[in-house]
Amino acid sequence: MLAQTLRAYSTAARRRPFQVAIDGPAASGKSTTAKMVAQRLGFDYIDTGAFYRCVTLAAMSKNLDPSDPSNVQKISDLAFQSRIGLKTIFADPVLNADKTLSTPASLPTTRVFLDSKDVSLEIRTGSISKHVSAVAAIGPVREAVLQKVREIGAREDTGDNHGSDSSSAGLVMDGRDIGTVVLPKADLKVFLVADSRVRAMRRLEELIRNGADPSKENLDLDVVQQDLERRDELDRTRKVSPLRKAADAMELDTSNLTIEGQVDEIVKEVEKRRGVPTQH
Ligand SMILES: Nc1ncnc2c1ncn2[C@@H]1O[C@H](COP(=O)(O)OP(=O)(O)O)[C@@H](O)[C@H]1O
Ligand SMILES: Nc1ccn([C@@H]2O[C@H](COP(=O)(O)OP(=O)(O)O)[C@@H](O)[C@H]2O)c(=O)n1
Repeated sequence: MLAQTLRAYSTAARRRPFQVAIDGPAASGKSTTAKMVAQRLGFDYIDTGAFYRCVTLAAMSKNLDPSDPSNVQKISDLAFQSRIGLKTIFADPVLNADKTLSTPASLPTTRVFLDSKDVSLEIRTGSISKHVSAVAAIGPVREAVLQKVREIGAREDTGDNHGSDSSSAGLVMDGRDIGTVVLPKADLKVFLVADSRVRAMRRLEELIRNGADPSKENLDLDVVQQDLERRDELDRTRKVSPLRKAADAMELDTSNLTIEGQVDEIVKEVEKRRGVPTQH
């Protein structure tokens, strides 16, 4: 009996942080949802798409066209050499009048660094979006990103980015192959989808919010929708780690949901699986 109890305690002590894997097509709401879920639960957050976007920026800065097979080796080398860092700034909990704490509604922001330079906005521009799927289809580039993401993930296991020294209770990671390749044993896998016109409208609004000028750039709803659909097709049909829903993933269509609504669904599911109700 005592041995059994001790074994149960030591298993609990060794339990790794709760892992949430979020995958889905472009602009389905992955990163917004993932960040908010992480903020609500006090988990860490890793945006894997940012890594592929950084490698694409590094390649474009050296005029390496990813569709030219003679550049594959150079782009792969760049992927291994580039130092990529993420910093997510979570808002502090709100202190209510009755002295209870609730989670702020504001969206956390993620800064992305490529070789120490803040490239957070640069990696979201149209020219990077246009080439990123070709870069992400290169096998060694995926190996390099996987290595970096796993290193960061292992670090997050021993110290969170919510401003305390204690280790974080969990990790939310989003991308295309998180549930299938990166975290195949994730405790919760979510596959987000949304109508492609809705996704295009949301992405266009986001680009304008970030300073894009549709009257100067070739940017309208049809152009954005075509870009998302073209990228999804490339991501779904590539040989290495294609975009697909893991067999054990829960699918969530965000077309008619609010951001709060989709976050609530996932937080509820995490609480159910952890058996630990969290504060709201
Ligand atoms: N349910 C929703 N309602 C309205 N806008 C949303 C919703 N979910 C996400 N968005 C917005 O859609 C855009 C794309 O979302 P994002 O999280 O960047 O998607 P992804 O990471 O899948 O590319 C963002 O501007 C985000 O704020
Ligand atoms: N885990 C991942 C994440 C992104 N990617 C690639 O990186 C691209 C950009 O990802 P992203 O998440 O930043 O893109 P959006 O959905 O935000 O537009 C995707 O279109 C994929 O080609 C991938 O292949 N695997």
